[in-house]
Amino acid sequence: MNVTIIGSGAIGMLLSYYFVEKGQTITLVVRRDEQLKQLQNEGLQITRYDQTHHNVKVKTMTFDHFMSSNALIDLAVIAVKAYDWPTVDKSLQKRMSTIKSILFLQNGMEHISYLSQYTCSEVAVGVVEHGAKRLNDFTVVHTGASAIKWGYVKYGEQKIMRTILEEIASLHFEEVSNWYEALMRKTVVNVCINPLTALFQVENGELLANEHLTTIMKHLFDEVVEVFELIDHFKVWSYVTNICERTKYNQSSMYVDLQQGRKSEIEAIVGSVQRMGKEKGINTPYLNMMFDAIKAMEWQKGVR
Ligand SMILES: NC(=O)C1=CN([C@@H]2O[C@H](COP(=O)(O)OP(=O)(O)OC[C@H]3O[C@@H](n4cnc5c(N)ncnc54)[C@H](OP(=O)(O)O)[C@@H]3O)[C@@H](O)[C@H]2O)C=CC1
Ligand SMILES: CC(C)(CO)C(=O)C(=O)O
Repeated sequence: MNVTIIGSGAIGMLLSYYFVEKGQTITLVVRRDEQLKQLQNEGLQITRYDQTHHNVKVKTMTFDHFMSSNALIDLAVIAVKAYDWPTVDKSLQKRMSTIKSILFLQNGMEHISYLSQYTCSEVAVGVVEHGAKRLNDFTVVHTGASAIKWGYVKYGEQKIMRTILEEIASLHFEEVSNWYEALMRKTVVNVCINPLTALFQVENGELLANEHLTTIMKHLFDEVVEVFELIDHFKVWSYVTNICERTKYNQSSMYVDLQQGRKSEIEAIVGSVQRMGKEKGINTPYLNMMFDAIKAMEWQKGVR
């Protein structure tokens, strides 16, 4: 099978390693020439959750090179940030006839509106519950081991994606029948964890260790479950705290983005819930405060 992973950050590198470990033929698509050279010279390096270090050779190419090739792809995994997706999407549409299946792994809800444009035979959405940290352009640390829940938005007869993902046992791909519900639940997790950890510059576990942070997290939780009209609050709260616990040593992707002076995914995560709340006439004061606090941090760091 021919798997292409677009986006060589924390999640792209994490996935690449575990796919290569299982003997899959993968191509990792990067944006920058420097990263391409680094990966080719150093190999892809990982510190796994069990603290062992590994170095594997991965086939890499730049996005421009990828766009000019017409090799057939069984599975394309999209591992770029939500805000980079519109740019990638515009180009990728031109390669649609060469892609059999496509899996989206973005946090937040913004990418949902793009899904119906995909004409390939299989389209799926996944939610990553692992924690991963990019140390540099060729090194990733698996900081929290959990699962990747995924579900078909549409599928053909072959179910190529299922066949491929079932093999990658170390990442615990778990197929779900209701991808939208999985995405909503994961968005609850990200609304509760990401902005608070970024604002207070703490690892995920601190949200449960510091009762004042837990209180703020609970207020965010109450607003988002009301907007999503989720009724099984106890179960969803357990899901949030369980991921927080499993990724307790992780710095959330939003914390890392702001630390490194990059744009955050606040619009895709909190912004999408605020918009939905507005449409339903639901007040979301804690979400509004978090949105502006993160935007203020971006502004301070020169991200405009
Ligand atoms: N890290 C984590 O623990 C988790 C992350 N997620 C989600 O997974 C998604 C990916 O996150 P993460 O890996 O952390 O993000 P990163 O910022 O580490 O990686 C994103 C990568 O995409 C690359 N990219 C952007 N545009 C292109 C392009 N046109 N062609 C090729 N590559 C491109 C970026 O390149 P460049 O380096 O040049 O900017 C970057 O390397 C996000 O939606 C995130 O919220 C979900 C759960 C956990
Ligand atoms: C699972 C979690 C909360 C891990 O930190 C995440 O999704 C993120 O950092 O974006």
